[in-house]
Amino acid sequence: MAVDHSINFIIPVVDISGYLAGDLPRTTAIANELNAACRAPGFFQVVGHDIPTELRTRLFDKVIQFYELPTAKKSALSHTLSVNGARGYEAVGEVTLEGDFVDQKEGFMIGPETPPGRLLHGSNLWPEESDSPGFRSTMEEYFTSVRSLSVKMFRLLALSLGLDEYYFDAFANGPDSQKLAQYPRGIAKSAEPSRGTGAHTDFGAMTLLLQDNIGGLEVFHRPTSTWHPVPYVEDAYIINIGDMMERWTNGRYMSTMHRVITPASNNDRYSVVLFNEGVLDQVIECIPTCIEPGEVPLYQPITAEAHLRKRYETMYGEAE
Ligand SMILES: O=C(O)CCC(=O)C(=O)O
Ligand SMILES: [Fe+2]
Repeated sequence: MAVDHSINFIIPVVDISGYLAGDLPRTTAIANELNAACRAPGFFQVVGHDIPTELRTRLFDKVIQFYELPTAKKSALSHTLSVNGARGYEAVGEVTLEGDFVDQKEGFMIGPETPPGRLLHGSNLWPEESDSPGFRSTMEEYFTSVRSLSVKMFRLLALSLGLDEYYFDAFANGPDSQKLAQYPRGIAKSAEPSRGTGAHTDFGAMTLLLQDNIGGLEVFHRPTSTWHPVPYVEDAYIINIGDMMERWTNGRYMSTMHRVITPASNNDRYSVVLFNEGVLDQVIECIPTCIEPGEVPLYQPITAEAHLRKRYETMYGEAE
């Protein structure tokens, strides 16, 4: 299943500035563009959002600085030391998403501060301020901003499905998690057969991702079984539909397989990813505008918690 550039595979770029400005005709057009993009390929890029360039630049600077810390400092923040096992640092080799391929990346997970006791709940692990000046404050500032963008994207998705604009609000305002990833560079020969992140679909409802311009993220085209690079678009968020939204929409919106190939580059690759995993008690079942009379729902109702538990166990190779 090599990368195939010959098929006319397009990841649409959608400008949402009209929605943010309250322009109703543009909002209808944007909702229609999103509806088409979410059906296939299940990925799109968003420009015209309201996250300032300065914040995104500072974010990447702080992420790069963090990964330059000595290994011992990063290992002291190992996710295995967090209350729920899902916050903090993941070294190369600790995550597997695709069969025998071990992910060739370092990760750092952040979430909301929540009382411990339930899946994914607990506190963050942070480096000492003297080791990573400004890291924590920048991550907290960015996390707040990107979560507010994600609420707006859920409102657009609701409109795109013919639902009330605020249909997903309670879910969208629930706990999300954020991953800072570093993909160590490889050489061309080793890049293709290795995986920065193994092929997978995302666990939550929607994912908002910032990548740099190194490349390596690829999306799977089901009809032809081919992989396609996600081009770098300046200032854009890459957004994709996750498994929960596929279930919610009875398969109308597609949770598409993707992966990251180790960058064959002189530079390491960085990405910052927000996963909307929402409220654990949310029951994910076919929404009313996604079923025709006589049609049978493709999926049984499931709680977000039951769905996520299965996926996280597989990823870390153990029960959390
Ligand atoms: O880092 C990337 O570009 C993609 C990572 C990804 O797909 C994930 O973490 O779910
Ligand atoms: Fe993903």
